[in-house]
Amino acid sequence: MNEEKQKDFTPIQNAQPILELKGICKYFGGIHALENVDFDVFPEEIVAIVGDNGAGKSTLIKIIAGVHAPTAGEIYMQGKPVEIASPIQARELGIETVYQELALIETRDVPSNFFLGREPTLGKMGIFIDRKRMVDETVNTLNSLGIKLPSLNTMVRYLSGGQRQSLAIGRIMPWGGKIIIMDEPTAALGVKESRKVLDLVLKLKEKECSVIVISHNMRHVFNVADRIVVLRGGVKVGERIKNQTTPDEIVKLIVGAEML
Ligand SMILES: Nc1ncnc2c1ncn2[C@@H]1O[C@H](COP(=O)(O)OP(=O)(O)OP(=O)(O)O)[C@@H](O)[C@H]1O
Repeated sequence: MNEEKQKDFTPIQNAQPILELKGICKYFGGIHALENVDFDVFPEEIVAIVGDNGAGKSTLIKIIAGVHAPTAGEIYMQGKPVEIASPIQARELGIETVYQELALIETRDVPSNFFLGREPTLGKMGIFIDRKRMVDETVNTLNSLGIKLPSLNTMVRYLSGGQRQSLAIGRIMPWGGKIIIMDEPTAALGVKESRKVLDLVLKLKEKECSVIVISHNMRHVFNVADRIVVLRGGVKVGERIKNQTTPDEIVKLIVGAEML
C-alpha cells in the first residue's frame, strides 16, 4: 500500500495527466520490485523518480518504456487505457527513452548516430543514404536545443561524456516523443557537463515535452524537477511538488524513518 494518502499533486490546475499508471505491481519471481504504485505525468512537466538502490526506479521506467510488462495494474495515456507491450509500441505512443548506456556507436560520426536505424534515403529505390539531409537535420536539431559539438565528423568515441549524453538526448527529438524518459542523465559527468545536460532537460520542457528522470543526485533533482516521486522497497512512499519540499525531506523519505 502507498504510505501516503493521495494529495493534490497536480502541477497545472485542472490538467489531465498525459500518462497515468494505476496500481502497478511488478514481480520477478519472489521479488516484489513494484507494489501497487500510482504514477502520473502531466503535460510539460519534469518528474524526478528518486530512491535508494533497488527501490524500483528502473523497473518503473522500463514498464513505461515497454521493456517490462507489469504483473498487475493499468496504464492510461490521455485518459485512454493502453498496453505498452514493447519499446516500439512505446515510441508509437510518443514515449522515448534515453538509457544510461546511451546506445551510441563509438566508431561512427555524429549524423550517423543521430539517425541510427532511421537513415533517410535518396530516390525511389531507397538504396543510397541521403547524407546531406542527415547533416542538415542533425545541425538544425542540435542548434534548436543549443547543443554544441566540436565537429559533426567527429567519431562519437572522441566526444566527452556530456557531449554524448546531449547527442543521445538530441537524437530522440525528430521522433516527436511527448514523454522523454532519462535514466541518470548526469551520472559520471563533471559539474559543467552536468549543468549543460540539465539545461537540455529544461529545454525539452520548453519544447512541450514531459520528462521523467531518474537521479541519485539531489542537487540535480532540485535543479530541474517540478515534482519528485520517492520509491522505497518497490513502494511509492512520497510525492512532493519541488517548491513545497526540501532535499532534507526527500532524503528522509528515501531512507525511511527507521534509518534516521
Ligand atoms: N530482470 C530482473 N530480474 C530479477 N529481479 C530484478 C530484475 N530487475 C530488477 N530486479 C529487482 O527488482 C528490484 C528493483 O530493481 P530496480 O533496478 O528497479 O531498482 P532501482 O531503484 O533502479 O535501483 P538502482 O538505483 O540500483 O538502479 C531489485 O530488488 C532488483 O534486484
